Amino acid sequence: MKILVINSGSSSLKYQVINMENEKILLKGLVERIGEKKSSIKHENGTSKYTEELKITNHEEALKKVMNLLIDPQYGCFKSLSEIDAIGHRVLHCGEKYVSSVLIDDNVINAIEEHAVFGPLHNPPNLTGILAAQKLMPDVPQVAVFDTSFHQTMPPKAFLYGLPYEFYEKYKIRRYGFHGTSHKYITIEAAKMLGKDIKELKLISAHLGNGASLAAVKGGKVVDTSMGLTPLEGLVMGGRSGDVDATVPLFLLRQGYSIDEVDNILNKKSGVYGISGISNDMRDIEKAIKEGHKRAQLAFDVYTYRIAKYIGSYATILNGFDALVFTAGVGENDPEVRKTVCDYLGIFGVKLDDEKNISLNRIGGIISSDDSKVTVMVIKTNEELMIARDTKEIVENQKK
Ligand SMILES: Nc1ncnc2c1ncn2[C@@H]1O[C@H](COP(=O)(O)OP(=O)(O)O)[C@@H](O)[C@H]1O
Ligand SMILES: CC(=O)OP(=O)(O)O
Ligand SMILES: [Mg+2]
Repeated sequence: MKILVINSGSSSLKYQVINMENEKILLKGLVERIGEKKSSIKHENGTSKYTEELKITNHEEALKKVMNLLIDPQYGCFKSLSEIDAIGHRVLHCGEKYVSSVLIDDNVINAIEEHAVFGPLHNPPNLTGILAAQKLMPDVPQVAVFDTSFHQTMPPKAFLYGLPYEFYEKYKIRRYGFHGTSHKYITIEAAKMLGKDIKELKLISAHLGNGASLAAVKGGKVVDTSMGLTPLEGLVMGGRSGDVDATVPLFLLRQGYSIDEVDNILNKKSGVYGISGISNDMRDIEKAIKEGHKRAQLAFDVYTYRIAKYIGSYATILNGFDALVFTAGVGENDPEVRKTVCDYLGIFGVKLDDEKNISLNRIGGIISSDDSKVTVMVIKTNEELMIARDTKEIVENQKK
């Protein structure tokens, strides 16, 4: 079975084709800056690489371009699009309406639309990707894989807010958690790397990308995670504030900012970008720190301190932990962030091997010293593979 995985972000479209017989990637690519003046495509199929800068107005146009590449004699992996057996889409969430992966039909589409208010940066582009794929490949089964599913095991004491209970009953306002496919992949791979049964393992998974979240996982089940009703809660992120006193947006509204302005401030103009005033990208922040930029240093300090604070609280609710795993853009590529976070965690017996922290950067592996009580690891995440596995299962069950 050959599966096309689509991850539509607000301005990007990531895709992979995976051969599920051996879980090998046949091709992958990324369309960036969709809707801006100059978009770009980066594509590779194992033998040839293709890059192009051009203007791509919307996700449908992007997907059309991708479809052409999929059947290109040099860059593709198919003779015809009819060789695609199924499409798996990353979908942020549908609240409590869909809690596990599902074959996409009109009900699912309506639910994704309905829940856009709780996933303003993600649900609309997810939907655009689905509609574009349906239009271009109407006969191929399409599956939605939700960022929330892996967090469904959280108990009510972890997922309820301290708000009047009726808001949970009426609006399903609760904590959902995101990056679930990544945290799940990390859990499976960490157990493999440690040679341990997942059921025996207590771990903290740190997905530090542009969006960032932590998950506390006990025996393969999430007991808590840092994102909430939307991916705004928790850690300080590239452009998102993470936890703030709920009075802050109220205050800004009373100051005369519009609802959309406040939304934009919290979701895009805050976090590392907001504090530093220069960039949401950790590479730029660390470069600026070396040049003596004080607010870049401040952004780095707030970012890493918040991660350590959350890990401390998760260590408590897990009653100790065996492993800490760093993943995603920052987690996989940034020794400085890992070191600074781990330096806070001495109380739990975390001891980093500074040499391995650097030599295994990007590659992945165990980066703690042999006498560390907690095994610290870097693992490259693979959300696409998790999406493809679920898609395969749903489509196969459908045929039975
Ligand atoms: N070499 C690097 N060093 C430090 N940070 C990096 C590096 N490469 C990427 N990043 C960080 O990773 C982020 C992107 O992470 P990624 O997981 O791809 O996020 P997303 O899926 O949200 O686009 C960038 O914004 C940047 O902060
Ligand atoms: C849920 C979320 O924040 O996703 P991303 O990091 O891809 O923006
Ligand atoms: Mg991501």
